[in-house]
Amino acid sequence: MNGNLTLIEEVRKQCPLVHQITNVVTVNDCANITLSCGASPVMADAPEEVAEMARLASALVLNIGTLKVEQVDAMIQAGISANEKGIPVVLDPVGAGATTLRTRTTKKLLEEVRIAYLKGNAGEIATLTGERAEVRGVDSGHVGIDIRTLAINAAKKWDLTVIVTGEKDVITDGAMWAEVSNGHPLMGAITGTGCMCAPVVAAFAAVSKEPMTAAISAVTTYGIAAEKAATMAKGPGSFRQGLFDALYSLDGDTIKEYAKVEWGRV
Ligand SMILES: Nc1ncnc2c1ncn2[C@@H]1O[C@H](COP(=O)(O)OP(=O)(O)OP(=O)(O)O)[C@@H](O)[C@H]1O
Ligand SMILES: Cc1ncsc1CCO
Ligand SMILES: [Mg+2]
Repeated sequence: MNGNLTLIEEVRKQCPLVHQITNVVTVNDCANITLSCGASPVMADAPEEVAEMARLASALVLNIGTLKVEQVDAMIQAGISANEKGIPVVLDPVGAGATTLRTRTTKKLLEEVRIAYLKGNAGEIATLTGERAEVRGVDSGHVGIDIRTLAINAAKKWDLTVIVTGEKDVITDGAMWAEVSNGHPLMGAITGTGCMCAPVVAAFAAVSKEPMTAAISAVTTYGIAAEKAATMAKGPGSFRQGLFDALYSLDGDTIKEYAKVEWGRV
């Protein structure tokens, strides 16, 4: 981990292509947040083309938010293709724990695809590690374990980098942990702020060889953009619009000034 919080500048230089198989609720917001951070989105989920598309990309996002059984095969094909090319795969297990299909599919994806980043809310991640947890649709409820411990357990279990989102975002690869306190409560007032975090992580991961650095930099940048958007917002609608504007114009010096990151060794 090199502690570089300004990877967005590298994203803007390289403009990595981020292939996303995602849900129908937030697909447009996910495409636009990818553009706002300087990367290029492509949404493609037909089983006939996903492997080919992943080969063109620099990162892949798999989001099970509005999962259909046919999508599972497409996600696995895209994931295997991404693995063969050596590009990072980010998995967002939306609603894992709420239904058997979602929990089972997430576990299958973790088994059959080499996932680099698992990003979810506390309820989703806790369900997957076998902790007692509440998941209400796509929202996290009560979780009976300390979130840092939960994230570390998940990182060790699947040997990947975990991002547990919430008021504080916890990031760990099982050896180092970081907690990012940037962000704003208005993020909970619109749908998809969790979904949008995944393509931002993917874009940053595409331009960095260090998973912890990429995840911390992405989550911090995204959280600061939300803080900036909140200062101008009249409510959820203008906040959502402002989030794209704020991320688009955020510069490295502002990120360094506003970052609230604590970290340590496990
Ligand atoms: N109270 C809060 N204060 C600051 N940031 C928050 C707060 N709640 C959520 N966030 C931020 O909002 C984003 C989404 O986190 P959350 O845990 O709500 O995801 P989620 O449940 O997957 O959301 P969704 O399903 O709507 O996509 C993260 O970047 C997180 O840091
Ligand atoms: C509300 C909702 N339902 C399925 S996916 C999604 C977007 C937030 O996760
Ligand atoms: Mg989510």
